[in-house]
Amino acid sequence: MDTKTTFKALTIAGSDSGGGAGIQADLKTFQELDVFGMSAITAITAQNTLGVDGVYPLSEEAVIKQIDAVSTDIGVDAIKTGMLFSSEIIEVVASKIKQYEWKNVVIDPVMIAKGGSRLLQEEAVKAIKEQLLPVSLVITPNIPEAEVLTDRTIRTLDDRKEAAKQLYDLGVKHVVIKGGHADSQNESVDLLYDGRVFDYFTRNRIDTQHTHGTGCTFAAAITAELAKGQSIPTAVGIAKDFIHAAIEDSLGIGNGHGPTNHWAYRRARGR
Ligand SMILES: Nc1ncnc2c1ncn2[C@@H]1O[C@H](COP(=O)(O)OP(=O)(O)OP(=O)(O)O)[C@@H](O)[C@H]1O
Ligand SMILES: Cc1ncc(COP(=O)(O)O)c(N)n1
Repeated sequence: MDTKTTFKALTIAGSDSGGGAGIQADLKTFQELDVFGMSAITAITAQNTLGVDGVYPLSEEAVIKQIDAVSTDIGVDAIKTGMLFSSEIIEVVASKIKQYEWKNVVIDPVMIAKGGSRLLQEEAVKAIKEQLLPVSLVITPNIPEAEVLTDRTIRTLDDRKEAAKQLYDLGVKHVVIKGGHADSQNESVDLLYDGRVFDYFTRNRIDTQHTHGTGCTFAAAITAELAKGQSIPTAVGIAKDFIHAAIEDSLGIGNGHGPTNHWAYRRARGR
């Protein structure tokens, strides 16, 4: 019998036909980090670098069947959620996390695509806060998502720290508020809060419009590293290096906000 250890991660998210975000970004990132990737698709989007042209949610039954299929046979070391679209799908995901007693759960609370299309119904924000956060290990909002989840304006780093505390109080064990949308011209700083201390992950800001899928890719890299058994600060540090390389060496694909380069991190390591 083969005794080699294979680490496995499941993404529960939407499909991005353009390949830069969603399920596609997650699976590419898992693969690049040597983790076997699996998916449960919540919605199909018709999307490219110019925007979203259609959103087609799947039924709750379809989501349940996909999650059960992979969990009962293959097994899961870590899961990530992305576009969940509706309160009904969020309820399904929260109940499956409890049923399978998953601990390595990373929530990327995807709400709105760059062009403004809604990827989460407005009324579903409540379900993320009440159902998903209490059963999650890490949440990775960008600044606008953190503002919606905490109902506060975030301008300064102190505002971000207060928002992180507020999210922690909802039951999630670690909060990462990303800095891609912050005002800083020179740096992009991500903040990690574990209920006790704040940690900062800082890299220079890259001047580019090719940032489609950065949030998905970053959260997927954290998930892959957790699947391998890394600590949260180590996983976030590797994810920061992964996304920085992917933005810095982007591919220039499409006529709008292009995708990042998922193989840049591996290539930079000579692999
Ligand atoms: N221009 C940039 N230069 C360097 N790092 C960046 C840049 N933009 C985003 N990042 C990094 O990418 C990751 C994702 O952050 P961001 O805040 O952009 O997430 P997001 O808003 O969910 O993604 P998206 O903008 O694709 O929706 C973070 O680690 C952030 O610091
Ligand atoms: C299916 C899907 N999921 C997520 C995003 C957000 O992407 P980003 O990582 O750029 O916030 C997207 N545009 N499409």
